[in-house]
Amino acid sequence: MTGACLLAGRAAALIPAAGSGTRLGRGPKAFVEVAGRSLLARSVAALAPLVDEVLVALPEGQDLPPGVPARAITGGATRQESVRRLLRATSAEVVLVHDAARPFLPSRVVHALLEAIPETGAATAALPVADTLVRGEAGRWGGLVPREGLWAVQTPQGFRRELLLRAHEAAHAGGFGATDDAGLVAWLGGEVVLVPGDARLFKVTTPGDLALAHAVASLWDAGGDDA
Ligand SMILES: Nc1ccn([C@@H]2O[C@H](COP(=O)(O)OP(=O)(O)OP(=O)(O)O)[C@@H](O)[C@H]2O)c(=O)n1
Ligand SMILES: C[C@](O)(CO)[C@H](O)COP(=O)(O)O
Repeated sequence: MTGACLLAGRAAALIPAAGSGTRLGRGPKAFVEVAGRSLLARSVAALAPLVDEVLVALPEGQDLPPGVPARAITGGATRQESVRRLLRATSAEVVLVHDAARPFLPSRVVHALLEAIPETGAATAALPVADTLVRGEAGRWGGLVPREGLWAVQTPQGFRRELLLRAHEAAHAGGFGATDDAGLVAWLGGEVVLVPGDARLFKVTTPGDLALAHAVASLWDAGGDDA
């Protein structure tokens, strides 16, 4: 039995991992290791026990590393296209889309998403913004952006597959791009539930994030979700 038992139908985790990792500068990012395990292996391991299948989009010509319990397809030129291909490769009723680049995923967040999806068909992990926000203009302070009501969006994001696929196909046909999947559902007019995320769910994007990931891994690997 999986976490998907809260919902009718099968659940799949869809992991876009086909990026080139330009900002990190260490080659395809999903294969970069933190304390002996790749970002991809860590993300798959967090989701595999909670869903019925795991699908991963990889860069062209790459294979899954041994021992990663998932099915691989070739990703696209953008994250959005990689997710569209993943959606077309599964028939699961519920999908959880999660960046390979977010290796520390507490199971609490997955359970909260699976509970929230039935409300509107779409939910995402997110955290209220805690810093002061300002618009930059040519390297100068261009004006405050009131942070009240602003959330920083993370993954996983959970959907009824039919809804997300409809949003992706409409965006593809209309040439619309969004930086995440919930944004496509909102663009289609759907309601997206915000579920409390977790500070440890940060995305490994830059060398500084990778250093932070090494520090988190030493606690995470000793204590798991409770680290
Ligand atoms: N064509 C792409 C681009 C990105 N991704 C995935 O989407 C997630 C978030 O993307 P990001 O952090 O931007 O990764 P990269 O695109 O690899 O990073 P960069 O923009 O620095 O090259 C990552 O797990 C990445 O592998 C993907 O599947 N297909
Ligand atoms: C999907 C995402 O991680 C949500 O915050 C983010 O939008 C991905 O952005 P990227 O520029 O593709 O890393």
